[in-house]
Amino acid sequence: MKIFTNEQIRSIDRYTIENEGVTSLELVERAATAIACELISRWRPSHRICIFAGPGNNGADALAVGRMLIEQGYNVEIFLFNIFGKLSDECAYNRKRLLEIDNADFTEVVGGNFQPPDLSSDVVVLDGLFGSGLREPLTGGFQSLVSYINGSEAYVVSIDVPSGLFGEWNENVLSRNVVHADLTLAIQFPRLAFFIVDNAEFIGEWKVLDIELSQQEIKSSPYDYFLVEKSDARNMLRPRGLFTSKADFGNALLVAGSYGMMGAAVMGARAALRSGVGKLTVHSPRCGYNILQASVPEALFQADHHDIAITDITLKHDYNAVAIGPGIGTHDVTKKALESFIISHSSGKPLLLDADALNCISQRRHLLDALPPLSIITPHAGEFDRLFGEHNTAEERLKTAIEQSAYYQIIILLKGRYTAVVRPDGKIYFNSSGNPGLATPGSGDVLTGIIASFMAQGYIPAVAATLGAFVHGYAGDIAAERHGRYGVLASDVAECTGRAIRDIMQ
Ligand SMILES: NC(=O)C1=CN([C@@H]2O[C@H](COP(=O)(O)OP(=O)(O)OC[C@H]3O[C@@H](n4cnc5c(N)ncnc54)[C@H](O)[C@@H]3O)[C@@H](O)[C@H]2O)[C@@H](O)CC1
Ligand SMILES: [K+]
Repeated sequence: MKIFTNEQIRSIDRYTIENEGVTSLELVERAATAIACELISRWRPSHRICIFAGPGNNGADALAVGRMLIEQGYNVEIFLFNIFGKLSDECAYNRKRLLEIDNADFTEVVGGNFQPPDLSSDVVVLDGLFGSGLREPLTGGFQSLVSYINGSEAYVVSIDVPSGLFGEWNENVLSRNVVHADLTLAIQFPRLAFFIVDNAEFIGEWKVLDIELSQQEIKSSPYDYFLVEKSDARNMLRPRGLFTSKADFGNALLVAGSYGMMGAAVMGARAALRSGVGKLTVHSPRCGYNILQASVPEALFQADHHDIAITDITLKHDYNAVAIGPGIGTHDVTKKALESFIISHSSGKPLLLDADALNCISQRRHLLDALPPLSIITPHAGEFDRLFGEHNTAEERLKTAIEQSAYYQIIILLKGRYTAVVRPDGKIYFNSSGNPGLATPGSGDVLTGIIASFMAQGYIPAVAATLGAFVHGYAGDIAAERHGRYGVLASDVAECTGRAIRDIMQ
């Protein structure tokens, strides 16, 4: 699903109005109908619903929902905040229609002292104060109202975006300036802000409501941000022909493991094999020999000269993919080996670096310059900050990822609830699969194995990373169904990888 900016949404809106014979009022009506249906499916008419409408079209949506709910016999109180004496045409029209209803509980706040209604825990608040037209963080009376709503026990449903939050970047927004929604009903598209963890407390659960903006325009509009869903992953996966052999599915090298961390190599290797690599070699210290041969007999073992750490990374074959990092530790000898490997790596083939490989590099930042273009690094927030400096917010971190990805021409896969695959051209692909069960040791090693496997099979690095993240999350979802979110082991995720790919392709 494409994630558009406010400006792009406005232009798709305009296109729909100009080319599909719809008026702006009709779009408001469509949005309101979808929102009202959602509320009706969740709450009974006797439930107290309190609607706060602002002066723009977010407010117009809210007023129209109010009218629809009253017509369905709901117990609704509506407040319109017309502080500046200026309403959008759509808002003014919906105000008029509301006033035509006898006995509507409607208050227009025009300034001065506003006595807010009692918002106890059995009230549903519909927040239609501001949406995509917000120009600056909320202040004054609106800020007080937002604080009042946030301080109440009411269940809060926000229309489009929580009021006070900008759809994209929110560096100057404070927690007290933004409505804390329990549910956000986004009109037609989710927003970039939904995928940045700093905003999780504002957005709550979210759902997209379709108002049938022009599909043609949506399809042809360029985008910078994308939410990867099952159908996207399906489109990326290539079916396997009947007359194929293992030679068609690539040859991968996984450099992983050290004394006490051989599990990382085992999990990475299992995940790579379960996601279909044709041939896999694991390069590990000698202490890993028995462990790997016994637990992953399908993989070849290439012994390092050293007993407990990796000290020499040399490519004995022309591998289709080389992944380095799971469980390698940060011994000085390993750092040196990594450094000389990266500096002398001359094939130009992208590498995949994860976990301890990133920790090793963080003390030798010049190595980032030496990475072949389109190499993939897969840090979590801590590893990212060790590489690129401390960040106070996830938003800052994402912005740095965009800059650094472009600067080094590498793909940065930033792990999180919505893992972000940041590409050098500035595009970000957010992953939608997965669950908190994946927050378990070894989960990242499994992801590395999957991505390495896809790279070896000939998926271009950006696709291997994006598809790998989706398959990993989806395998985690299957594992959580079996074992529960508390009980998922990374090994379970690796085992479920093959089934995940099968289910995605069905
Ligand atoms: N996406 C779409 O195609 C559609 C969007 N609709 C709704 O329309 C909304 C956008 O409507 P608008 O563009 O009218 O914008 P808003 O309703 O978000 O608000 C615009 C108004 O707020 C004022 N304002 C902005 N920042 C302020 C601040 N910090 N303090 C006080 N006042 C401030 C502006 O002066 C303007 O009057 C969407 O969020 C959505 O709810 C729907 O009506 C239907 C179609
Ligand atoms: K809103």
